Amino acid sequence: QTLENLSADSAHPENVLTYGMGYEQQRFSTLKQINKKNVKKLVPVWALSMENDSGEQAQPLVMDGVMYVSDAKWTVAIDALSGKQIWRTAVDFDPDTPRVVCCGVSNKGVALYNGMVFRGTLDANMVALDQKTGKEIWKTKVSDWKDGYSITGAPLVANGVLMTGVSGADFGVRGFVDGYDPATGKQLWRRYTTAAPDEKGGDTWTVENAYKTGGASTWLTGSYDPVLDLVYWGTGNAAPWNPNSRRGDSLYAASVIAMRPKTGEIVWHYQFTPNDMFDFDATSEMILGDLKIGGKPRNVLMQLDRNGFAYVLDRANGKLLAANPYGKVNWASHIDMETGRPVETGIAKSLRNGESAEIWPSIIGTKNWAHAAFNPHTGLLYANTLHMSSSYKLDTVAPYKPGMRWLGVKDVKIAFEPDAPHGFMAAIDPMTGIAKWKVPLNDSANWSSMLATAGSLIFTGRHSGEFIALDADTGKTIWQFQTSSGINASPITWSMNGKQYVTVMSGFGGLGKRWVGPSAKNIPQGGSVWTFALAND
Ligand SMILES: O=C(O)c1cc(C(=O)O)c2c(n1)C(=O)C(=O)c1cc(C(=O)O)[nH]c1-2
Ligand SMILES: [Ca+2]
Repeated sequence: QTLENLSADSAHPENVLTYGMGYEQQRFSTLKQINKKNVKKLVPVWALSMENDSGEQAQPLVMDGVMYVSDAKWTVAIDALSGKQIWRTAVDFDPDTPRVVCCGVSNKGVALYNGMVFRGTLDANMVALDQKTGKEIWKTKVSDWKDGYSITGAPLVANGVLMTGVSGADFGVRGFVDGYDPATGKQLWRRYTTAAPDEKGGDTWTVENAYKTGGASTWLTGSYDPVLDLVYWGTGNAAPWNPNSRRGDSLYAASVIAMRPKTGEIVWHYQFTPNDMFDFDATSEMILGDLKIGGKPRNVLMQLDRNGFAYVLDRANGKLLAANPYGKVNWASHIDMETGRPVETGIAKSLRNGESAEIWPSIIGTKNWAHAAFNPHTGLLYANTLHMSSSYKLDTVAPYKPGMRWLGVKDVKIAFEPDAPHGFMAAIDPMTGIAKWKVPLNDSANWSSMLATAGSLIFTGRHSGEFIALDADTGKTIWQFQTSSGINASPITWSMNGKQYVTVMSGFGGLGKRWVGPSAKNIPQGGSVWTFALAND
């Protein structure tokens, strides 16, 4: 398919060609054959095994009757109607690689363009496969996994350039976004996400050479505005977590950068957490939408940042339009709307002073990577949020060793408030952070992405394996189906021959697995793909 097809993805709900179900990453579909009234008749039409025990986090893509899915081990093409496997190509990655992945052996999906399937590998290579046969067309080394780099995110094709980010901020890598020629795999450019002394922002690293191991990984996929020709890519935590060995704002860690896909040039940036010492990766989805603000339509970028604030920015220039907490926050009292900077509380200061402090939200964030959805008709963001805190203390920073975890903090503890929910499913107003509805999750939080549809439905998954549909107006669960393992992935909806389908991957994995509690022992491993449709009368 072409660049035009990719740009028009959200206007053609029958296929799902991009990560996020459109370059805007709204995870919204105009399909409404499955709706609030008939969702009770949703039944599985097929399931396919992934032959993988390490967890499923991917968002499937669907093009003209063929579905493409991935995990750390495999790339698979499936006949979307019958569920029969068309081809399966093993990912050849060094078995020692899991040593340098912080949070699970995982992969979030593929990109499609011009007859090819593109994906990153755990050992930091980019691969192009033939869409028809699954045969490898090219393979390019992105970086050296032995230095702590890995790839778990899905690539992005924007304006003819194949872009990828990398993981590794907890291992002291120097983050970057790369641009490749999709036809050959030749590198076109590299944009480092920590600024060198001679670059703009270089003066925000006041310790010599700290930018070389400064983190700011780029482990989730950016969104793209083809009209402005800007890609919005979020960056991870600064490294090490302990800020004493780097000081300064540490640009462009914990930020969004707006870049030209042809060159990697940074046109504007906004830093959510200056001088991050909280592991507040800002990699999560940058959702593009139009909001009416003060009676005027504005083209905005919305993000539910890990640091607990919901942000709205003007996506042409990065101007801050709103920033409000969407969960419990104690490290900053508010965001100064003039400077765009958080105003830190005494609690953050005591942590900076070397004392142990209990920080809300936790190092996992008010929301981890599990993506939010945005319904342009309701103007609301739908998200699985977390309600947990963390405590730790700054420690002496050990000398940096490539490929080793490098944090410079000690006594890291994660806690839940007694008798309080572990998380919520919430419909959040992006301009205020206030939830229109909020469903407490008392047993364990959800770690899956949301999918919103014009049928007034929200789909998501639970770690205990249920795939569920909520009434988008109230948050009430109105349908559920127990899949074969825990769900930690991104659901999609698509249609063929006039019939709507919903697909999700099931397979217990990811970081969230650690907080499921005693019931985790009764959640079996094992990946599979599940597809649902309305039962025929
Ligand atoms: O800094 C990084 O490069 C990086 C990478 C990843 C990753 O690649 O999965 C995660 C994180 N950080 C992280 O902080 C985090 O909480 C996290 C959760 C998960 C997951 O798959 O559940 N990945 C990651
Ligand atoms: Ca991180």
